[in-house]
Amino acid sequence: MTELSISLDVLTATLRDILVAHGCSDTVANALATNCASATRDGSKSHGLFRMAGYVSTLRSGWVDGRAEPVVEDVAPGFVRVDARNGFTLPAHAAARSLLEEKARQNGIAILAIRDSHHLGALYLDIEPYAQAGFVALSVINSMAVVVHPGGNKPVYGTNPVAFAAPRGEGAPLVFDMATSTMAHGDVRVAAREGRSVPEGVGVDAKGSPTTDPSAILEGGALLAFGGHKGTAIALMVELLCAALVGGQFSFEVDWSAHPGAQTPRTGQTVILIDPTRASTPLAPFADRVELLVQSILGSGDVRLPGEKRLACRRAAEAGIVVDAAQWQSILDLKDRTSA
Ligand SMILES: NC(=O)C1=CN([C@@H]2O[C@H](COP(=O)(O)OP(=O)(O)OC[C@H]3O[C@@H](n4cnc5c(N)ncnc54)[C@H](OP(=O)(O)O)[C@@H]3O)[C@@H](O)[C@H]2O)C=CC1
Ligand SMILES: O=C(O)C1=NCCCC1
Repeated sequence: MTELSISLDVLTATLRDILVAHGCSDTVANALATNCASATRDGSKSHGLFRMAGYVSTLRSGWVDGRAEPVVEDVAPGFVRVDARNGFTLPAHAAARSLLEEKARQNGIAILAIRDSHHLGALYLDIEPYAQAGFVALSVINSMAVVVHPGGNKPVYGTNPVAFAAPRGEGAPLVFDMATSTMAHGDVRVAAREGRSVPEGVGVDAKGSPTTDPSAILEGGALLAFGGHKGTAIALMVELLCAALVGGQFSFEVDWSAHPGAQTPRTGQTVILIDPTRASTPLAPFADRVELLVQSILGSGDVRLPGEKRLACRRAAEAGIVVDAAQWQSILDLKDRTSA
């Protein structure tokens, strides 16, 4: 395999150009390219460069509006709503970011509810900046129905990720980001593309029988939630927070059949921001308590914190982001692609 080393700036600018060539406004292209390039830098196989073809085919299918202008609504002291107007979630979120922070500072807590939006990226990148600014942040998104309820024979949930970030005082915030399915749909697709099987327990085939064949999961089968009924309950909660609460679609309501090539679920996102200085205990400031727990975890054995791998990739990428040359060429080819 031949590899290339590319800087984050070049990577972001190249992706931005491709997205603009396929109809995105500069603002939208910038938000998507930054997320995609940053996830690539941080080592994501399923939500970095791999997603560029999906962005392009979705834009070409007419399913999403790459030039949508989100409408930010200041609805209550602790509540911001955004109508993404069938555009991407990332620019809708960006448009509301400063108002959300202002409200969280004033009230101690604030909620952002984004509806009619499309998110194809890694979620932690949305909330990491909040923790860098001193907030505790939690975010959830629903997607398209690919996960079955235990005992069910038809997918109802999305892979519904949950991301959480907390400031640590010194150093990078503590961040985790996980699909509530046993495996992200993107990782199952990457496994299928590379001809690898997936671990037992990840999914079932079209007959509902357990399988390790990623194609059987993708073609008529389904993913399972992590941890059986417990992870399922979290996937259910994500549906309620992203659809019922914000006025978005449930994952099972996403119907892109009239738009062949569409890959971005049209759903919702919720972000909850907390100013931990308002909740400081008599024991110690929040950051000190986080540090105590972190040190206790790190001292408990041969363990690592969530986010450590991502940060190690990010450090390694300071010298350049290493990409597979063939994959990079396929990304460059997207600029001139004319089919969905
Ligand atoms: N837009 C969308 O609708 C969707 C997006 N996604 C995205 O897919 C991405 C991948 O999700 P997923 O595959 O579930 O993530 P992983 O299962 O790879 O990781 C989940 C979390 O657990 C941490 N972790 C992994 N291994 C360990 C370990 N041994 N010890 C401690 N912590 C560990 C990871 O940190 P680390 O990074 O350091 O490994 C990460 O924070 C996410 O970024 C998510 O946002 C997923 C579903 C839908
Ligand atoms: O990998 C996943 O799972 C998803 N990622 C982007 C949106 C659809 C689901």
